[in-house]
Amino acid sequence: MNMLTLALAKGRTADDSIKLLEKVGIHFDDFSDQSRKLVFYDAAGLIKLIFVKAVDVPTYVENGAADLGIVGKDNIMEARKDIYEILDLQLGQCQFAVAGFNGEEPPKNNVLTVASKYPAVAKSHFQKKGVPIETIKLNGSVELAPIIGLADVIVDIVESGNTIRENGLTILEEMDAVSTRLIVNKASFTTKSESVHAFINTLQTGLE
Ligand SMILES: Nc1ncnc2c1ncn2[C@@H]1O[C@H](COP(=O)(O)OP(=O)(O)OP(=O)(O)O)[C@@H](O)[C@H]1O
Ligand SMILES: O=P(O)(O)OC[C@H]1O[C@H](OP(=O)(O)OP(=O)(O)O)[C@H](O)[C@@H]1O
Repeated sequence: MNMLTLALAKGRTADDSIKLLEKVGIHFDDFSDQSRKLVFYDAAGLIKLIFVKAVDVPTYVENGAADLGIVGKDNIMEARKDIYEILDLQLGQCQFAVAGFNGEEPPKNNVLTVASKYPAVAKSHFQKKGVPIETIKLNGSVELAPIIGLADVIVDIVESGNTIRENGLTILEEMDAVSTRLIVNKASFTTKSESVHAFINTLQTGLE
C-alpha cells in the first residue's frame, strides 16, 4: 500500500470531514483546526493529511501534490480542474443561486452585472441561457453588492436563506446543488490504484 496525501479543505466543513474519517476508522490523533499545524498523519500511517484553503484543494489534486481531496462542489465547479470526482460526502449541503431584488427589470442596454465568489460558475450559468454578463469577483459578503449598487445580481451559495433574507434580497433562480466531495488525482487513480480504491471503499462505508 502507498501512503496517500489527502488535501482537506479548511473552513466550515473541516470538522465534519474529520468526523467522517474518524467514523470509518481513520484517526488523526493530533488534528485540531485551532492549531497552526498544516500536516497530520493518521494513526495507521496510511494517510498524510494536508490542511489547505478550500479554494486551493482542486489545484493540489490536479497537480498531484495531493492524491485525494475533500472539498465543496462549489470550489470544484469554479476551479474546472482535470480531476476525478468520486464520492458525494453529503456534508456542507447548500445550493448555488442567483439572487437580487425581486421584480427588478434586467438592464436593457447594458449587460447584467453579476457579483460572485464564483465568476466562472456565474459565467457558465448565464452563457447557457444566452445572457451576456459582466462578472465582479468578490471574496465574501457578496450580498452587499446589489444593495450598494455594485452589481445587478449575485451568484452565491444559499443554505438557510438567512443571509439573502436579512439583506432584503430574494432568490431569482435556483442553480446546482453543492456538497462536499471526494476528488482524486487522475494519475494516482491508476498508479496507486490499490490504496486509492481501499480509501474510497473505506470512506463509502461511512456514508451508508
Ligand atoms: N452557508 C453554507 N452552508 C453550508 N455549506 C456551506 C455554506 N457556505 C459554504 N459552504 C461550504 O463550505 C465550504 C467552506 O466554506 P467556508 O466559508 O468555510 O470556506 P471559504 O469560502 O474558503 O472561506 P473563506 O474564503 O471565508 O476563508 C464551501 O466551499 C462550501 O462548499
Ligand atoms: O443561506 P445561509 O444559511 O445564510 O448561508 C449562505 C451564506 O453562507 C456563505 O457565506 P459565509 O458564511 O461563508 O460568509 P462570506 O462568504 O460572506 O465570508 C454564503 O456565501 C452565504 O453568504
